[in-house]
Amino acid sequence: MTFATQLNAAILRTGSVTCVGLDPRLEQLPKPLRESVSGDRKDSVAAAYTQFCCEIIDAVAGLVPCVKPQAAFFEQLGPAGMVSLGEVISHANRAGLIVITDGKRNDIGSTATAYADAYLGSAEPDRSPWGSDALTVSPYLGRDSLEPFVEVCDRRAAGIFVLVKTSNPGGGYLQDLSVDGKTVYQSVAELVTELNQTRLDADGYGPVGAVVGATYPEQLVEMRKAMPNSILLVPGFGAQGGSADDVRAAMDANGAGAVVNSSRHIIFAHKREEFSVKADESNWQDAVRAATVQMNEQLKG
Ligand SMILES: O=c1ccn([C@@H]2O[C@H](COP(=O)(O)O)[C@@H](O)[C@H]2O)c(=O)[nH]1
Repeated sequence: MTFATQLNAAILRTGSVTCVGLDPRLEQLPKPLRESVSGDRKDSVAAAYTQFCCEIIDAVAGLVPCVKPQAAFFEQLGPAGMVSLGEVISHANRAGLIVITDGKRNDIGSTATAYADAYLGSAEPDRSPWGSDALTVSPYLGRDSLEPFVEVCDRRAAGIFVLVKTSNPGGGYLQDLSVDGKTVYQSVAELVTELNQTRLDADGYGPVGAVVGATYPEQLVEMRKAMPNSILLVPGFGAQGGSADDVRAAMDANGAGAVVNSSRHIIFAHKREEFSVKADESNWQDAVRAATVQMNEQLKG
């Protein structure tokens, strides 16, 4: 089964397009975990991140198809953080969740090959050293920088999500520039569609997905049409202001073909008044679960 087939099957099995973003931040951890950290020792913070993310995974397994660990928050801790990231991905693998590592990697082709091997494939046929099923990648270095990733996707069930129209306010600075009568993001979308053409599964999806932000609903409609063979990864829901109405156009007629990410609004739900937790925040996992169920319902509605 290809990555796209697996992700769409997981969406239909769970009845959810929610992707839970794993973006741990020390100051926002629930009290019991914050208090478990001794000083600001990186290995102690990393242990707290591992426990936090693994408990989130346990809380949402079965409710959602996938999780998206944000590599930056683990990298911030140096080597201990990288070990934590590996443990978190392994835990998600074991829980049956599809893992989209958000690393926004890429480089010249020969180095891109190393990134592709690291995150998506390796000498072993079944799993990459990092254990990710998919990786976010930058298109800035051009077509030859994307090809090594796509080649790994041809060999095993892996996928990539190319940054097309990002959710941040300043994304348009480069992405909206017009060159030869079309914007940069429209050109990237054309490249994404072209790369998928010879690689479609029975549902018409290829391994090359696209990141399109919930914060640009008009462009999301446009990009859904421009990339009919791509699973869309839609960040910007919740904390960045994107709503269920904003992302409705991302999904196909079967309610699949896209996943909508929310990180802070789910993983730090113990801080949201609507999900009241005990004063000692010991039941923070209940808030995570409630926020996930709420997002599922909003996206179905
Ligand atoms: O265009 C993009 C691409 C990636 N992201 C990442 O998604 C999450 C969003 O977190 P929230 O807390 O739900 O805002 C985060 O990891 C970003 O790095 C994005 O927001 N926009």
